[in-house]
Amino acid sequence: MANRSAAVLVAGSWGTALAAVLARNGCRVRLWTRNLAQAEEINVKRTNSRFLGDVTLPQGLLATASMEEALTGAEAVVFVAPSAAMREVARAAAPYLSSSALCLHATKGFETGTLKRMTTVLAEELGRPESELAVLSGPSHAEEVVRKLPTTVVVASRSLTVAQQAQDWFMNTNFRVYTNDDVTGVEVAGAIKNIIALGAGLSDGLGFGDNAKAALITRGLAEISRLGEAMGAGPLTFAGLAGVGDLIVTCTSKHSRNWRAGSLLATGLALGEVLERMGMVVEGVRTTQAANQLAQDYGVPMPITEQLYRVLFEGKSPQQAVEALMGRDRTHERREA
Ligand SMILES: NC(=O)C1=CN([C@@H]2O[C@H](COP(=O)(O)OP(=O)(O)OC[C@H]3O[C@@H](n4cnc5c(N)ncnc54)[C@H](O)[C@@H]3O)[C@@H](O)[C@H]2O)C=CC1
Ligand SMILES: O=C(CO)COP(=O)(O)O
Repeated sequence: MANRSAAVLVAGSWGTALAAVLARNGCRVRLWTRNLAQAEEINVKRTNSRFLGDVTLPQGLLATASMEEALTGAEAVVFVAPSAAMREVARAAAPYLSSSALCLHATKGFETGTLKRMTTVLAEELGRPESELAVLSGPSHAEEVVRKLPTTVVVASRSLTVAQQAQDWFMNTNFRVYTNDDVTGVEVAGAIKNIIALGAGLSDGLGFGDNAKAALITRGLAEISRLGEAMGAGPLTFAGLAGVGDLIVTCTSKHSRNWRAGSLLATGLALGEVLERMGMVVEGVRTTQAANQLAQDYGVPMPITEQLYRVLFEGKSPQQAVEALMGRDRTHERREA
């Protein structure tokens, strides 16, 4: 992919880290941000300090606040806006996008209100079939990727050709990319693991111990798989990088925004204060609302999600939520509920 042109929208932690991967692969990368001062910092100081500290960004990566400049000549376009901004960013990008450009996203969440997956939102705004789009997901904190620490991810597309093209753009010896055709499974897993990570942070913050966290991860995976399969995903995806892989990293890593937000909630701070202190997107909060609704729509039991919803939005205490989970009726491990 050396000497080819790519655009990454937007310049948060993950967009910047993915832009760095592409630039290190020899691509000319335009990183779009709505913030002119941030673009100047990236171009002059080679840092994006608010999101990635003092890490020096590679040459070949240029930031711009002009969508037209970012997209002109781009042969691959990577959408990495927070889920709440995906439609707006895709709509702004659409007029400048070449019809032959490879389009993928790396966002983890659903659209608030419509509960749509991100490839559906992109397909609608870009006027392309979902089969021409791809999603990149898996256990991959930006803070480690930008430092070239070994990372594995998956790119999923209904078209193997599209998935392989995305694999070609990103793959290198620090960043290993697998292909997959289960877009729904990869998107559902990437979104819902953030809910479980919020719960894990809360559990750790309250000193509930390692047994509780292992239970959250394992029973969280059961919940993710149940919803995913009801939405049409293949069961094996949840045993892969986008499923159990991302669940482990987000529930255990000090880099996780969702885990950190959960641990701050455990100190008794209100949700609004926690989000203000984080200063970065904590997708699990909106996703808890979305998944709680999806669980009802699809008739799928999601007890951890439901209890977290009550803690976040109905003022239930975490202790009461744990009591509710532990006091549920006895059941078989592989039974639906
Ligand atoms: N940070 C990470 O390590 C990873 C993040 N992700 C996912 O990537 C997505 C983005 O997350 P981060 O980069 O971490 O977020 P971030 O909080 O680091 O950055 C978000 C960026 O989006 C910009 N933004 C927000 N609303 C916007 C709008 N309407 N128009 C234009 N720009 C807007 C903000 O100014 C900020 O620069 C999320 O869905 C997250 O779950 C996925 C894998 C790893
Ligand atoms: O998805 C991620 C890692 O794979 C990032 O998770 P956080 O948003 O919790 O940091």
